[in-house]
Amino acid sequence: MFLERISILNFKNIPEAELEFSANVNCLVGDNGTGKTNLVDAVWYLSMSKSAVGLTDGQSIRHGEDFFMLDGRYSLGGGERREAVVCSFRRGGGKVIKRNGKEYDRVTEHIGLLPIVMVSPGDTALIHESGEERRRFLNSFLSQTDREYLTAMVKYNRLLQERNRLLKTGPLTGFDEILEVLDMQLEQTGTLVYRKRAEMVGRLAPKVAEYYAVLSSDREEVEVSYRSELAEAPFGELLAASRERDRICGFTNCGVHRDDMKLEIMGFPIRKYGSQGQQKSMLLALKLAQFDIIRELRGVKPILLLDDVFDKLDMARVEQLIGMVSSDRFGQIFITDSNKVRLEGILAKMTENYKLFGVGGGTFTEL
Ligand SMILES: Nc1ncnc2c1ncn2[C@@H]1O[C@H](COP(=O)(O)OP(=O)(O)OP(=O)(O)O)[C@@H](O)[C@H]1O
Repeated sequence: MFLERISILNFKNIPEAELEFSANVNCLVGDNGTGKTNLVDAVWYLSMSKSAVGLTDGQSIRHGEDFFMLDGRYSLGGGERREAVVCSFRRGGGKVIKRNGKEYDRVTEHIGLLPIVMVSPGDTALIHESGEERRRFLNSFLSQTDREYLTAMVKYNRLLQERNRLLKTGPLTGFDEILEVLDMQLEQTGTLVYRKRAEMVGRLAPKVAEYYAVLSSDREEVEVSYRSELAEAPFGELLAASRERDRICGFTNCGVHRDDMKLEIMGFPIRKYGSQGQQKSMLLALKLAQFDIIRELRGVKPILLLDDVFDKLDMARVEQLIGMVSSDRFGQIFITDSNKVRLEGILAKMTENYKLFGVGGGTFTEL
């Protein structure tokens, strides 16, 4: 599966662009702030129906305009099938996503159709920030591979909000009965979310270790594991035991909204003990492992976006990375870099089959 061409109108700093891509490697080179990330974000948006960098739809509209539009044409199954995806957002009018001219009833129905994996500088939050970032990673990952998970997660968040609202409002008629019903539903969906996340991390862990070993030329070992209170006791029991405390606090103190993924290097937290290059290698290993799993589960090679990944990596690690992503295991790749000399050096080692675009002020020129 690959993106043949894209048309963009008013997306962030890109006023208008029409680009045709290689099925293999596409490189974007330009100074800081010219629009390289914005272009890969547009590619991400077409798959995930939202920005990867945490901007709202309204913030993604080019300043001074009142709508943006992204139109992607994809080739699937070795050119046998084509998909046209159009995403648009108008201030006051909302978001519309169309697949082959037909609007989706719900935006979530689109997620998973065009698998995608992105490695970007913002991923350092996965290492440095709270468990929320790692849960967000797992949620986004699982929602591309498992519709049941996505539905359960949406339901869990709704139930949790309802429960917290009830706890905040305090005693009212029927309080215990309502709490009882909410807890039963929360237990069901939370247990499903827990089981699916634990399975996924179990599948991810050996692959991350393998990719990391290649990137570091077997110099270091890393470990990934899933942490959840639900591993210690059934969720129903945890909810019942925490009720009194929840009433006092006015919110829910246990559940999968508190779970985390532990990332370690040589047995120690990578957040504290990993160097910047080691942390970056961990992020790459995580994302490449994610790529492998999506490919295995979905039977297609996801699009791989490598946004500004070479900084902080030594040449040996860059070469290992390039060696891996230029193998047949990977499909269409987008690479951004502000350093043209470095990028050309990397491309020379990687492939002859690439397209190079120069980026300046939100415009793109094939070089
Ligand atoms: N809604 C918007 N309207 C207009 N411009 C925007 C909007 N959102 C972001 N920008 C501009 O886009 C530019 C950032 O582009 P982008 O993140 O793609 O840069 P980049 O080429 O990847 O840079 P770097 O090499 O630093 O990563 C900034 O100048 C920012 O002001």
